[in-house]
Amino acid sequence: MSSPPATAPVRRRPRMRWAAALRGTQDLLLRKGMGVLLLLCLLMQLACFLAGLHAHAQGEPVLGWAIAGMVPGLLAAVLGLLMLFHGRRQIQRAYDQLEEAIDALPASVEIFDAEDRLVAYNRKLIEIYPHMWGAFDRGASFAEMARASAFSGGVPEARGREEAWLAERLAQRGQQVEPLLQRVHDNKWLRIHEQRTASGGIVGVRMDVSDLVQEQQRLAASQAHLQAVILAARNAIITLDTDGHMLEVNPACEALFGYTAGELQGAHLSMVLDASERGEARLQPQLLLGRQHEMNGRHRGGIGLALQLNVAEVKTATTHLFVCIIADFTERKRQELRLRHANELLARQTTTDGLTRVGNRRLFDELLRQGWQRSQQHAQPLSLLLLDIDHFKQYNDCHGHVAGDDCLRRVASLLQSCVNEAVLCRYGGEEFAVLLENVDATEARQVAQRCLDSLRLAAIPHGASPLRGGVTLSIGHATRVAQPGEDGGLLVELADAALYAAKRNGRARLVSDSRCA
Ligand SMILES: Nc1nc2c(ncn2[C@@H]2O[C@H](COP(=O)(O)OP(=O)(O)OP(=O)(O)O)[C@@H](O)[C@H]2O)c(=O)[nH]1
Repeated sequence: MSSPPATAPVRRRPRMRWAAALRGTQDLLLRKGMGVLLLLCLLMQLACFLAGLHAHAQGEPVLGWAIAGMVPGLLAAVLGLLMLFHGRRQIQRAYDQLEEAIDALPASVEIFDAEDRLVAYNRKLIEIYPHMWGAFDRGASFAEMARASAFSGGVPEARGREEAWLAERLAQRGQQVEPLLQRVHDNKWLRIHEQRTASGGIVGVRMDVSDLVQEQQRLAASQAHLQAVILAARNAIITLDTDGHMLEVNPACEALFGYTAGELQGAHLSMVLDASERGEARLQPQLLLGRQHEMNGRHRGGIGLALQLNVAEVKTATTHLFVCIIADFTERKRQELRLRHANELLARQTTTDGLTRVGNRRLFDELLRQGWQRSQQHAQPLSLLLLDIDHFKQYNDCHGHVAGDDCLRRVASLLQSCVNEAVLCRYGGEEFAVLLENVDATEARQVAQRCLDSLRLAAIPHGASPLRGGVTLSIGHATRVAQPGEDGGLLVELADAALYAAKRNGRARLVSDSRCA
């Protein structure tokens, strides 16, 4: 028999009805023992009676038979009592074992009769409701016990509305399809199963599910926290199934792509992201795992988006999905592009001649440095043409400075078309220069000749030139493979000397450095 808690007064609990079956066995044994005993008594008394009759007929005394017949009867009675005693002990042992087992259950068990009065309960019920110890009397009504529990503060949800709570509780009593979840003292939670029996009573089982409920509460709090983060996130967050169909999207995602959540849910990720640049017909989330991807996307209105994509996999025993976080860096990319263009413009401006739009002296110096270096590294020829307009002072004097500027622009344009991919630079005043990398002397002379011819064909009028046929050029040419210990200035000196020779020899001509083959 289980003992009550140390703090509670010692009371004997009502006998349990579940021993009724054992009691039936006890009755059976009792009836059998008594029956056997009675039969023996009857047989012995019949034998004594017959023997007594026979003795009486023979004129013998009958008292001895009467006494003799009582002895086996007494023995049978003693045997019957022993059987009864033994049977009762066995039944008591079985009853105690059953009660111990029910007391050892982790759940409380309580049985009410058809009038909803307490018939039996186990120790766990007292542990769950220690403040109700005195109320668990056999025959106590459920309604009274529930009332006592509510008004003694044992049911937090009933506080301040005890009568209403009691009415609801009694209305539900024995009707619930689902188990009832009830909070009791010390923030404990019970799951209460109540089942009607065939005889109209109620069997109740109360399980302490505090751990489970607290875990659920923690989980719910964590989910609420996560949900708040997702809702407030500035990045688009999408959950995807394994094929890439969108399951859930956050408000940032709706704003980014211009679709409502309802329109996006069920659609494939490829609806908003461009799979073609990855060479895929449809984006597969599995293939996006592992690193950040930069991809183009589309707003509903057709505006292109520059996006950064990170995908994570969620795989549990029951779930397999992907979470996709998308950052929009369209504006940043636009700014980067604007900045790059501005830098390129600035770079062009610092290396472009303001008047003629060809390269300036700074660019020429840099190209010479690089070209000379490459010539030395690869032992390749580097050719330089210095092109100077003849009698340009007279041109200015004759046509004016503004016309002189126009003339410089026109000559620059003609020369640029003659040097193909090479960069034409304004070396200074009315002098231009062009570097021809990996171009030998013969080819360089051909380029120079094209320049002379082009200018001659253009026939730009020069009202004050002593030479006939309009504006002309003098070209000095030098070609050299850079040698260790030399610098690019040497090439300029050689070309300049050749130019000087061209001027001296009558202008409107090409003179090559004498060391050119
Ligand atoms: N209009 C204009 N004239 C320029 C510019 N830069 C230099 N000049 C002129 O170019 C002329 C160069 O004169 P010179 O160095 O004597 O050479 P040249 O008259 O061409 O004679 P040769 O070179 O010996 O044939 C000068 O009169 C400069 O003022 C410019 O940007 N615009």
